[in-house]
Amino acid sequence: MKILPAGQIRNIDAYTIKNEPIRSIDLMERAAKAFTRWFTTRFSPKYQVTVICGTGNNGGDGLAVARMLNEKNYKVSLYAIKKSASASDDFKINEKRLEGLIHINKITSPGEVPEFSTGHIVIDAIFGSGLSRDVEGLYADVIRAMNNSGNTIVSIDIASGLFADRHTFSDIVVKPEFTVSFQIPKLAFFMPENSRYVGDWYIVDIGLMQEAIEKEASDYFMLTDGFVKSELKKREKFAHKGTHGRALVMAGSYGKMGAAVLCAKAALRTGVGLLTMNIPRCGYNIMQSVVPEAMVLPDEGDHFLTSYGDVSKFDALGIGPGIGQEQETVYSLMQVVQAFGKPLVIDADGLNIIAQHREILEVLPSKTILTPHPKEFERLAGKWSDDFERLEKLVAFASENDVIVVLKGAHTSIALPTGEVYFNSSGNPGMASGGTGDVLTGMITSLLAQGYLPEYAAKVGVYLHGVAGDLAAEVTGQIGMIASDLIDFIPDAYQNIR
Ligand SMILES: NC(=O)C1=CN([C@@H]2O[C@H](COP(=O)(O)OP(=O)(O)OC[C@H]3O[C@@H](n4cnc5c(N)ncnc54)[C@H](OP(=O)(O)O)[C@@H]3O)[C@@H](O)[C@H]2O)[C@@H](O)CC1
Ligand SMILES: Nc1ncnc2c1ncn2[C@@H]1O[C@H](COP(=O)(O)OP(=O)(O)O)[C@@H](O)[C@H]1O
Ligand SMILES: [K+]
Repeated sequence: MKILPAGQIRNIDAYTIKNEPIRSIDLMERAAKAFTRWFTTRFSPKYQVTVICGTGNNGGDGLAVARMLNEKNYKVSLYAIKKSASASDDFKINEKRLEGLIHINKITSPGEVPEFSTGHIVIDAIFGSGLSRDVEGLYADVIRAMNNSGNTIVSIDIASGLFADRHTFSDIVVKPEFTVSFQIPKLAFFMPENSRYVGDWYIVDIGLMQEAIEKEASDYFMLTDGFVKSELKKREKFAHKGTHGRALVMAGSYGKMGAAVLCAKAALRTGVGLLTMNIPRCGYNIMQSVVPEAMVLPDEGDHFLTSYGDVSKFDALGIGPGIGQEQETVYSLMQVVQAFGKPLVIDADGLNIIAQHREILEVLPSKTILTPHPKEFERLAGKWSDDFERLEKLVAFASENDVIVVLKGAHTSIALPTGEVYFNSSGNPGMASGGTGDVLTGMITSLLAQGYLPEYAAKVGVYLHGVAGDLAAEVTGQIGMIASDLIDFIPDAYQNIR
């Protein structure tokens, strides 16, 4: 699914209005209906609803929603902030449609800012994607009062005061519990810095024309079920273990063999044909007894990796979880990436080693997959001042180094050397605990071994990992969930997507 800036969404609106054709007021009606449908399935008419409108089209949506909720027997109080005489045409039409139905309370001065009694659901329809400058004055007074009221807020399209496509410097922004957005996700939703200005967000379909969406170019996408499903490889009837790839994972050190074990189990559950674990000697008994399906290639070093063997017979290589940064390990990593010569997966200490020895970046095979969490990415690419700048750095790093960067987090973002970025939509905060990153490395390595091209191994791996986390959380809850639970749910994740 494409993520588009407000300007391009406006083009799609205009195209739909012209070519469907549909009058813009009817498109607004359709948007308001889609919002109302979402709202009525979540909140019953026992709730009192307060709708706060601006006078642009977002405000027009708010008026239409107020009318629809009134028809469905919700008790609705309605306010419009009217600082100037100007209002959009569709706002004015909706104003007329409300005559005799609900009174519109005008807010024209600070004294008219409502009190917001508790227990209301507040619908935020002040500004949408047309926000053009920081919020101040009367609008700021209303937004502060809304945020301080303690009521549940639902924003229409996007929280008022939040810029859809760039960093928002001001903190005068509505803090909704839910954002219900029209058809196309906004880039702002994927930025951790905006978490309190987005809440849980949902996309509702308002029937914008597909051909119009296709015409608009974008480098940003959201990974969805449909996309991943279409990329999953099927098992052939006459398949054998050799058909599904040979993977080598170099992982673990004394005190960090758990990382190697998690990575191994995840690679196997993701379907690799044959798995070999290259680990320091201290891990030999652990690996053989805990993961009997994996073959073990013990290193000469007792406590950490000191060398590497013949890598030519492997289809995929994953390196990094728990390896530490001893000098011999650094040297082995430098050598093995060149000896392997094909795209591989590098994680954790493998990335920290690269940050310390940047010359390795020069010799990485094209489309190697790097899987940093934000701290590891900072070591590689330097600091950023906000999340939009972080995204710029991500895109630049991937294209300058011809690598695929999987920047992990709540909406893991996968940057390709082409400049495209795919934001993940699966997963939950229960996954923020030690070891889940090792699981991801095992999964992506496994997919590479099974013949997925690096770009698809990254996308399918990240999405599947999040689905496994979501399924695990349904059973364990988010708080008690651990990385091993996630591994147990990889088979179900496959079943779920298929
Ligand atoms: N996309 C779709 O498919 C559909 C979109 N629809 C809806 O339309 C919404 C976009 O509507 P929109 O373009 O009229 O802009 P909107 O957000 O209402 O604000 C514009 C007004 O606010 C003003 N203003 C801006 N910033 C300000 C500030 N800081 N402080 C004070 N004023 C400020 C601005 O003034 P100006 O900048 O012109 O001075 C103008 O008057 C979209 O989010 C969705 O809800 C649906 O109805 C149909 C399908
Ligand atoms: N809030 C969150 N929502 C969804 N996924 C998350 C969240 N926090 C972390 N994750 C996922 O959990 C994994 C954590 O990886 P990482 O930080 O490397 O952990 P570790 O090093 O302990 O294995 C990543 O795949 C990340 O995307
Ligand atoms: K809004």
